[in-house]
Amino acid sequence: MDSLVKLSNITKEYGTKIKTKALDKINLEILEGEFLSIIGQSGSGKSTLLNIMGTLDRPTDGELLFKGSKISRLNDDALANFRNNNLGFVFQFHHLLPELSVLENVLIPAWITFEKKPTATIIDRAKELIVLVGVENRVNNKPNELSGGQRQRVAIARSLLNNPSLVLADEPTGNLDSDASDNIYELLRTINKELNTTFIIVTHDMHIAAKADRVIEIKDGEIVRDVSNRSKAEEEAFKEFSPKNCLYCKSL
Ligand SMILES: Nc1ncnc2c1ncn2[C@@H]1O[C@H](COP(=O)(O)OP(=O)(O)OP(=O)(O)O)[C@@H](O)[C@H]1O
Repeated sequence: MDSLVKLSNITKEYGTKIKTKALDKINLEILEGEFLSIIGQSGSGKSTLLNIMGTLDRPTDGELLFKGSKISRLNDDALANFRNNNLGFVFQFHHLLPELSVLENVLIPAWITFEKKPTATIIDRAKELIVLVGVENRVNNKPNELSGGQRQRVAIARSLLNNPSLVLADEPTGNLDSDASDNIYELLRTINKELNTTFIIVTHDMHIAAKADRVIEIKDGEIVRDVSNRSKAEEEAFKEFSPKNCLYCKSL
């Protein structure tokens, strides 16, 4: 598999007088088609890492590469353009617009990208995605007429509209009960396999995290574990991610 995202010595400090080092020289390579989860206790740097990989925030130091091209020094307009063409985002609180229907919410990235009425082709794509995520019987409903799981499905469909190669998800199941969480996980997995979309998921849910191909654990802004679940041998190592052995879980 080819390299999709590469971080070289990424450091992030917040503040001017009182500085907080949220990330400390992170080196990480993510391959096309990977399904990766990031775990770590509160304040460890997970969201900061996700935001930097999603170009929503800039590193203080280090280099971010996407498909081999340096992107951390692009200006704001070029970065916005890059995001619209390559990335999708899913958040814990789906951020659907309450006055818009399911279909209109899924079409939001088209308005942002083209700044004009979506074409028939794009509307067809939105409808296909709505079928893919399983809310086709709610296409004209408003978000407040949907369950939490259905809203998250709509947010996932929206994240896929521009056919991103990478979707970054911050606690995508954080607001859902365990059945709905499992269903959302299965949906993300299906998209990963069928569309070869790469997923990076920040989660506190060990049950979800442990099902990923690869689990990264962050502590105090550093990667303290990077376990891949691809080979048999690695599967054994992966079993370490039980609540009993997980570094992060021990602190719970
Ligand atoms: N805008 C900010 N200004 C100053 N410090 C910040 C800012 N955002 C995050 N931090 C600090 O950076 C560190 C990492 O925060 P981050 O939000 O990345 O952690 P997290 O692992 O995602 O936490 P949680 O699981 O609670 O969401 C924390 O010490 C946090 O207080």
